[in-house]
Amino acid sequence: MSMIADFYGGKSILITGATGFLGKVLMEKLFRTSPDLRVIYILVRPKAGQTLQQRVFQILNSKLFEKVKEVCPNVHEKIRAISADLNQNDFAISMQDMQELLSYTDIIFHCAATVRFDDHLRHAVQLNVTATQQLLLMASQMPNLEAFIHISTAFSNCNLKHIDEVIYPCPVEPKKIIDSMEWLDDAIIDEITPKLIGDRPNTYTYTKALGEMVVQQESGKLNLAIIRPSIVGATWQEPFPGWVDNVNGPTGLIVAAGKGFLRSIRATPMAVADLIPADIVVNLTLAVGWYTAVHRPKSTLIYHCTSGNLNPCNWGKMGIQVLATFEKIPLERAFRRPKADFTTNNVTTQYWNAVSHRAPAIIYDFYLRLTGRKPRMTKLMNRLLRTLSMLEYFINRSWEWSTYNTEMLMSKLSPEDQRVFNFDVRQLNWLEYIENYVLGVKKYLLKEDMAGIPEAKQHLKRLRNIHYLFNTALFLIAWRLLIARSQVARNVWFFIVSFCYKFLSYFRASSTLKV
Ligand SMILES: CCCCCCCCCCCCCCCCCCCCCCCCCCCCCC(=O)SCCNC(=O)CCNC(=O)[C@H](O)C(C)(C)COP(=O)(O)OP(=O)(O)OC[C@H]1O[C@@H](n2cnc3c(N)ncnc32)[C@H](O)[C@@H]1OP(=O)(O)O
Ligand SMILES: NC(=O)C1=CN([C@@H]2O[C@H](COP(=O)(O)OP(=O)(O)OC[C@H]3O[C@@H](n4cnc5c(N)ncnc54)[C@H](OP(=O)(O)O)[C@@H]3O)[C@@H](O)[C@H]2O)C=CC1
Repeated sequence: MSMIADFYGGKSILITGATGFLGKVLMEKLFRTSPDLRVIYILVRPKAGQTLQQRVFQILNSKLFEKVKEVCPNVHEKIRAISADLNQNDFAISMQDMQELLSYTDIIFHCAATVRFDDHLRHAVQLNVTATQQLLLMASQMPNLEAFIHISTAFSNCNLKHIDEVIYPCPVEPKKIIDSMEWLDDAIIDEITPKLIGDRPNTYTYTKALGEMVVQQESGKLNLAIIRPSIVGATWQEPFPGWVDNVNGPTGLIVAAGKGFLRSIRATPMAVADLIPADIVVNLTLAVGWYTAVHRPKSTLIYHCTSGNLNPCNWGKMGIQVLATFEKIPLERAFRRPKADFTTNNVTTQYWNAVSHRAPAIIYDFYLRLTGRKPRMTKLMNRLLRTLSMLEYFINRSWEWSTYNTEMLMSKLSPEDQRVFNFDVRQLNWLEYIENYVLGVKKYLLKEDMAGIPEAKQHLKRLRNIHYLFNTALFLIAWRLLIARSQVARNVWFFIVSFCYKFLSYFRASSTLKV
């Protein structure tokens, strides 16, 4: 019997960010392992023309929830979507809904955040700091609350090289930042943003660090814990391998490489790729929820959910495995054949960006124009290059995260819980995981049919032939231009031609003699 699964039975659980990548995997696991839970409240906003109900319907009818429907057939009744916008005062939750949440919630998992690296500081503070503060205030009014679990990021202190499971203070108090965002105008915020974020690379990591400070400030009153995952990737095992449904982090680059857009990347092959599968993060999160509620640690514990110190793998090895998988299982309608190299300095990066990214895009757009279609490749390529420049910080450095609390928690679990809520990253085989990740990208994100693989391979062969043809034509044109302009080139050309002629004559003469 799993103690953790048992613990969530009969509970009312509030999840923010349940429509996001991690939130969905969290909900799925909760329903699958504790189908007797009372209710999961999710704070959802209407989005992209969809109502709340349509959004929930879409999630529950997705492939991710197929197993859940077998073990929990009344899952529709156990999920209660509450209209909420975390950017608004009191989250714009109706009085009645608020009353219900305050009266019944037993556990909170706070996953909602803006994960965009380039978000305006005002918006990032609103969601990652102010909303966390407001949720904590709500939590303090919940009489039954047993635990509040805050999802942060291992990169909230990426300005340090070695990071312990502690909260590092930021120079400016979160409350002061929250206040100033209310009266400063956008232009001034833009001006002070680089000074505020200091040696962090973006507003995301900075505001996640402020969010942690806000949580710490409430630690006296509530039973809190913080989880810091590193780069969350597709699922490893549960509910099935390779599930992923957005392009954040490495996933977008896998797509770009498979489609042949991404041909070179400025990355350090030996740098540790601290990837962590989404199901490991979710298993740890649920174990932490149980431990925090049942064992009530005296202080707010922070748990690093990282792979680097227990089972390290580097970007070089991962990149090779991504490309090897695309050899066997290519994506459909690729722009070019998947092939990508690392660059290590500015000059080579600029050179390969021009040759491998910009030039093919310009040529393809020219072809689209000639055939009466709208050019789009240059725009797409510029966006990819912008994305690469934002991710570069994370693929050219290594960090060390201590995992003392995470290992301590692992030792506290029963053998059954260690199996059902497995977060032991040492058991993960990276090559197998990456292969499933790439397959998952093809199947679940791009929704490509495996029956299309032979056609995709044919397409890559055609691209290879076009590539050879193009290179030969380019060489001949360049050579023709050269011999038209240079005496030396002409002499070399005559020498080669006469040499070939003599060789052929000799060969013909000797074969005639033999006869
Ligand atoms: C298994 C891993 C191996 C990876 C191998 C991949 C390539 C294989 C090639 C092999 C050879 C080379 C070896 C390479 C090996 C190194 C590869 C390294 C990749 C790993 C990089 C990961 C680093 C992540 C670090 C995360 C640290 C913090 C983690 C967190 O806590 S939070 C989660 C992370 N958050 C994000 O990832 C959000 C980042 N995104 C943004 O901030 C924004 O989207 C933006 C990048 C600023 C762009 O904003 P825009 O306004 O311009 O537009 P929009 O958001 O609407 O998107 C525009 C188009 O860009 C596409 N897109 C978005 N994100 C990505 C992405 N990560 N990669 C590629 N493309 C992306 C998006 O789809 C849009 O496309 P369109 O619709 O066609 O226009
Ligand atoms: N993905 C990763 O690599 C990592 C993620 N994390 C952390 O994990 C957590 C979850 O990340 P992930 O699932 O990847 O992120 P997603 O971007 O997939 O999900 C974000 C969630 O927050 C919700 N949200 C955003 N703004 C609002 C708002 N104004 N009101 C209500 N809800 C809102 C989104 O709702 P909607 O669907 O309506 O947009 C969505 O459900 C975050 O705290 C993130 O910092 C930490 C480390 C790595």
